[in-house]
Amino acid sequence: MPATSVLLDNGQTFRYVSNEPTSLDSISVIDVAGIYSSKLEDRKAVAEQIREASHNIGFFYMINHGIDSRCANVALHEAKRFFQLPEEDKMEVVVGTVPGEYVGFHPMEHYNRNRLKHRGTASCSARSLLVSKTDKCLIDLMEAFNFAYDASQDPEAVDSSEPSLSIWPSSAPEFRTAMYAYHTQLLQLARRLTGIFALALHLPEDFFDEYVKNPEAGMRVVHYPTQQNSRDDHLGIGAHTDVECFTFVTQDDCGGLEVLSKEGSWIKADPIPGAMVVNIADCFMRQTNDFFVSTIHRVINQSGKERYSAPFFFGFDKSKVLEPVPTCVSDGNPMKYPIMTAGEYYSWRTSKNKQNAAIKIA
Ligand SMILES: O=C(O)CCC(=O)C(=O)O
Ligand SMILES: [Fe+2]
Repeated sequence: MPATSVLLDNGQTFRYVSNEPTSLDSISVIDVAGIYSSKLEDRKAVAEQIREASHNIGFFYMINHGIDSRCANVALHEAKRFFQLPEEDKMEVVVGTVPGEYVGFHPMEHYNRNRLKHRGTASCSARSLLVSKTDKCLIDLMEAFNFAYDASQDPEAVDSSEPSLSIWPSSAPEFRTAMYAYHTQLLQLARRLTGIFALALHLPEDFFDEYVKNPEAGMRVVHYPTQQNSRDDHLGIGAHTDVECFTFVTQDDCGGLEVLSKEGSWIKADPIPGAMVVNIADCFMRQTNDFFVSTIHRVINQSGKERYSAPFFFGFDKSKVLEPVPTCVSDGNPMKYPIMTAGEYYSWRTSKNKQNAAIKIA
């Protein structure tokens, strides 16, 4: 197969030589129990492993992260129940209901991230509502529900009366409860890990503390039906990089998450029981002047089962300026990205994402 080249939302182009995933290169499994130690040297020992993984591939698995797996299971179970609701109940909170924001329900086959064109004669599964008969692009085979940080659910909130942007379906109140029960745990872990990332960058542990008091901490749950088309013709979620600093991915046991190595091969990030996947996202790549890599990833669900996942995206306060940290910039290594606030960067990426929508989003 000739090298394939795809343009991403962040402006990068990437190429891959084979579309078949491999398990030959593996993603590190890091035991992070030391992040809870009172000894700085234990925390630094974990930080050095995270430094290595974040620099080399931008993905790692965390074990002994301290999150209750029952909470993760309940969240995935409630996500499944949400996606089983009648379409009109989900459409009550369709994305665009809050203008300019990305929260709410993203219907099935709604985005074509990699602008794949259908190559063969296999039937196009996209809804006729979304594509014309002649324009046979196969749209990402997933539906999702996104929600935002809610200060009232954050035990460390600066101002817990600050309203949240999220919208919730009126017919499933337990969905919101389960989501925030899990989100609150992930938020606490993310703040702790932010200190470890600072150590990983050879900065003082509290270097980013001011950046995460009022964080950008959105979360989503995603449903991927199993796909019938080949992996060359269809994707669950097209190849992309995440926007904020880092992401925690909770996934069920189906598999299907794939990570693009620097050499251009797709590496499987299959589920490991009890482990959570962590990946670096674009803001951290910018702030570290490319020392941390924001790695391209995608999902193709050919498991024969319905796949559910719950990515949690953690980033800096919108008002903070994204500029390279002192240990990642020097005369010999000048800064590579224009300086802007985190909020400006998020808005730019949200608008790009909406341009990939198959139906118009406000
Ligand atoms: O479903 C997954 O495992 C990953 C989803 C993802 O990459 C995303 O929503 O940004
Ligand atoms: Fe992602």
